[in-house]
Amino acid sequence: MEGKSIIITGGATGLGKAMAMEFARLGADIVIASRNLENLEKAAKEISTFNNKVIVTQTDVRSPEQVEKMVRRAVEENGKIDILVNNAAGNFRVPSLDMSVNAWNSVVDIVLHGTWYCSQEVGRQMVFQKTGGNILNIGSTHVWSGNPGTAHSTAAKAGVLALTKTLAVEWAQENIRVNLIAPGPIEGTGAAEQLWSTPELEKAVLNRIPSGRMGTPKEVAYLASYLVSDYASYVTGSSFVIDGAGHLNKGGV
Ligand SMILES: CCCCC/C=C/C(=O)SCCNC(=O)CCNC(=O)[C@H](O)C(C)(C)COP(=O)(O)OP(=O)(O)OC[C@H]1O[C@@H](n2cnc3c(N)ncnc32)[C@H](O)[C@@H]1OP(=O)(O)O
Ligand SMILES: NC(=O)C1=CN([C@@H]2O[C@H](COP(=O)(O)OP(=O)(O)OC[C@H]3O[C@@H](n4cnc5c(N)ncnc54)[C@H](OP(=O)(O)O)[C@@H]3O)[C@@H](O)[C@H]2O)C=CC1
Repeated sequence: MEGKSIIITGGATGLGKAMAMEFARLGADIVIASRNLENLEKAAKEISTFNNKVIVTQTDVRSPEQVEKMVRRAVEENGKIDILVNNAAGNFRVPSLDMSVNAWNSVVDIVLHGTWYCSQEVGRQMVFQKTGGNILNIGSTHVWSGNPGTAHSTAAKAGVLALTKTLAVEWAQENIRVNLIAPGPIEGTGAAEQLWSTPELEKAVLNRIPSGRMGTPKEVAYLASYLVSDYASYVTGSSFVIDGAGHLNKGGV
């Protein structure tokens, strides 16, 4: 990945940071973008231990203006954008009958609209560069299994899956690949804090995973590294589940 310029939204924490660390280890220049500046600066220090360039840009992906600024900054600093990882997300458990309009909108705005704003802005830049490029979206196995209590996130992630396939077809002629990783439960992440914060919930989640454990952020980062690399040069429009067979565990007698 030497010489590659990569933007990772939500890159200061959890899976985003794990991907940023792995891409940096492989030689890439990294731009991480999210809202909390303190988290961004702390993460940048860790990511820059690989002697690569790390830029932070305080960005709310719900704002098309801020997304445009983020892309401009990445181009000013690195001269181009090769790879975008749409990882930023929000989620919390709330019964559908109790969910406020604002609660629904806040998650759909981050997950679906944010992914769209970033993809369109970066897609335009990649076409302008005439270099092609790579977009990797982070989805969720809940798109197939459903998940009571997170209707906003599950519906938004389904939209991201449909967007992945659509943009892959539309932009293939521009040599832009668009793929999606759908993780199951991954330990030590923001999802863990939001979705299985009690020992009871954690036990229930673990019980549904045939592999008998949750995934690690590094395991997701390794899959992401493959997908954004030239090893995957003929892979586009695809979704990759990484979940210890969790979403399949519905059979048995
Ligand atoms: C197999 C596993 C699959 C896992 C799938 C996906 C997992 C993930 O995406 S995990 C990502 C976890 N990380 C985060 O959520 C970090 C970012 N999250 C946030 O910033 C907040 O949680 C946010 C999503 C609510 C957005 O923050 P902000 O824009 O500041 O929103 P507000 O605090 O103003 O809230 C807006 C709206 O939502 C209501 N609300 C917030 N939290 C809850 C809650 N726990 N329960 C019910 N309602 C909630 C809040 O009350 C506001 O609504 P109104 O009160 O009607 O204004
Ligand atoms: N961990 C897991 O088990 C699973 C995770 N996923 C997906 O993986 C991705 C990472 O999740 P995870 O690492 O668990 O969670 P984190 O909470 O660690 O990561 C979410 C990141 O998104 C950023 N973010 C949230 N809202 C915005 C916004 N409006 N603008 C810009 N950035 C924003 C947050 O930073 P800040 O708040 O500073 O803006 C944070 O860094 C998400 O897409 C999630 O849906 C999917 C399935 C399972």
